[in-house]
Amino acid sequence: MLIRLLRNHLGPYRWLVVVLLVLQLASTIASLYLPSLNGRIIDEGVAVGQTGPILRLGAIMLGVSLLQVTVTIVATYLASRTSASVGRDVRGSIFDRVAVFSAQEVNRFGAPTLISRSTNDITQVQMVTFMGLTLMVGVPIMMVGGVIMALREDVGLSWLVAVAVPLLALIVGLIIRRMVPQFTLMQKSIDWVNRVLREQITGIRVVRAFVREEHERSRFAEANTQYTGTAIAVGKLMALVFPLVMLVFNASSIAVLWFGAFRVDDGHMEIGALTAFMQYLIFVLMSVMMATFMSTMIPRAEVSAGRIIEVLDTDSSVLEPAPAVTIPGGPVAIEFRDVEFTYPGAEVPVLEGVSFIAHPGQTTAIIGSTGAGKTTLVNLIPRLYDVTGGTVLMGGVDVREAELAAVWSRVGLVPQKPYLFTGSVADNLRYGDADATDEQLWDALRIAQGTDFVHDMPEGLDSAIAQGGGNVSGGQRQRLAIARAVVRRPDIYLFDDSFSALDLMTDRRLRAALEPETADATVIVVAQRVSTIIGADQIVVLEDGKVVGVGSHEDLLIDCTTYQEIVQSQAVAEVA
Ligand SMILES: Nc1ncnc2c1ncn2[C@@H]1O[C@H](COP(=O)(O)OP(=O)(O)OP(=O)(O)O)[C@@H](O)[C@H]1O
Repeated sequence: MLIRLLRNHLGPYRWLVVVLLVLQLASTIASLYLPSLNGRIIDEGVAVGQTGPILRLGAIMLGVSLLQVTVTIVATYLASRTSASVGRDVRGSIFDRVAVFSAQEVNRFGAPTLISRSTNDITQVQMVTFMGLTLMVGVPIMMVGGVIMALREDVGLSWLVAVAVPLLALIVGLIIRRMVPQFTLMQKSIDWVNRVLREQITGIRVVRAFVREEHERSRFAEANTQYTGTAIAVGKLMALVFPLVMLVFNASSIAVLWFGAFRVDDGHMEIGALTAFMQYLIFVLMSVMMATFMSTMIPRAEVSAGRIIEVLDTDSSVLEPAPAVTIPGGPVAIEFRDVEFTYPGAEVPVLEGVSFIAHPGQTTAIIGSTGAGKTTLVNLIPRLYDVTGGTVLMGGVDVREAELAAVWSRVGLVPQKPYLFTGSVADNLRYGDADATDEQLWDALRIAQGTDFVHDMPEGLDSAIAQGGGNVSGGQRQRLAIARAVVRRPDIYLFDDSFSALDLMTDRRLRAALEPETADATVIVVAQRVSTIIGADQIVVLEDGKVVGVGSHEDLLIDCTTYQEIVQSQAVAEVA
């Protein structure tokens, strides 16, 4: 998965990758050259009291060091640039993919995981990419080259390499093997802490109203304690790594000095070669350590890459048709023809055999008990979901055969839970029409009965709206969402229970103001209160996903039992 993800996303940077590999090679060769120069300075200069070789070899050493430092700086810069660019591109790909998802795919994944896949998982992949670009070539060359160079200095001490390298690999490997599950657990603990925290922040009012602070505090403490416990466990293992690695390094150096001293004494080895041998051994040990660390990051990045690819490989269930049929211009009817809809994974359909026509210039109201399928029905029109049976037609064209943008551009949807975006009031209203003038925005607000409260806001149209519309009331949010739909001047208005948070007077004024605006449009209104739809041209009564009556208020009062029951129950409630 990681390889596949990187192959797809490193493509545009392949020349940079080649340059980086060459730079890694140059830097490693330069590093490998330094200890042998150092050894020669000792043997040819210090040991025999000659300053000439010291100066000559010292100058070369200085040059090689400068080259190595420069190459490393450039390589690190390029590697971080490339890995950051890869991260940016993968994030962009996820965003583009999620943007075409229908409600079905968004619900299947869920928003929190889509966000963590776009942030945390990409960071894992980005880190591994950076390490690969800086160490992938250098570490193996350093390991093999270090061994060769050490043997070149002295074969007699080679058994020390054979002992020290596996010993270090074993120690670091064992510690890391215990660390990996802790890392996974830590990731889960972070998710847990985030989840509890998010629920508490968004549900703070419910928590207070139900005096559940103590319960929530203990829930958070539990998650927090697990996270802390895991972090401490990882910390303990980390604390072990450094001293143990240093122990192996130092023990190896002592062993080289001890056994090397005998060889120098016997005349089998020069003192400079001994110094160089020791440095090469340290190089090899460091490479082993880095390779082991890298190998722990790869499984984590592999898991993350799998989670990312799962999103990228998911196709939207709402597809763009080819070729597309054009929906006629101007006011258009919406027709449901024997529509059936079943949610993915559900056993029974939510809508079954739904047929009716909503004509332009008329208001069609949908009424039914909660869970009857009203919202589902409305969502099928702009293809938030596609029908699983039958057809939804817009102007006589099956919505699945028309271009998606063409369908969306004809619809002004006011969802049951209106969502506002961070920005100003005007920014939100211009979602309806990016080119709308301030006058058009005020006009839409007038119709939606929002003029007064927007006027009263400190900066009028430029007043800030918090994320999700958190700084306006439920009724104000609904009115802004209605104004947003009105700004668009669509041919089809879909009001999904959009007046529920308004008091009766505001509701009445809003409907009166809307009437002339929507005179030619097809208006579909989902409603809970019969009193608000009595004047509708046509009322569709839904019960358990089936249409049990279509007609005017008066007709339905005569021949639709379900409608009579709804009217009866609401009348009783009002009297009470
Ligand atoms: N995303 C979903 N996945 C599975 N089932 C769902 C989903 N959304 C809604 N349902 C189910 O479909 C049925 C109809 O839901 P829908 O929201 O359309 O009803 P509604 O008539 O609009 O209700 P209300 O008046 O309470 O808003 C319900 O039984 C609900 O549980």
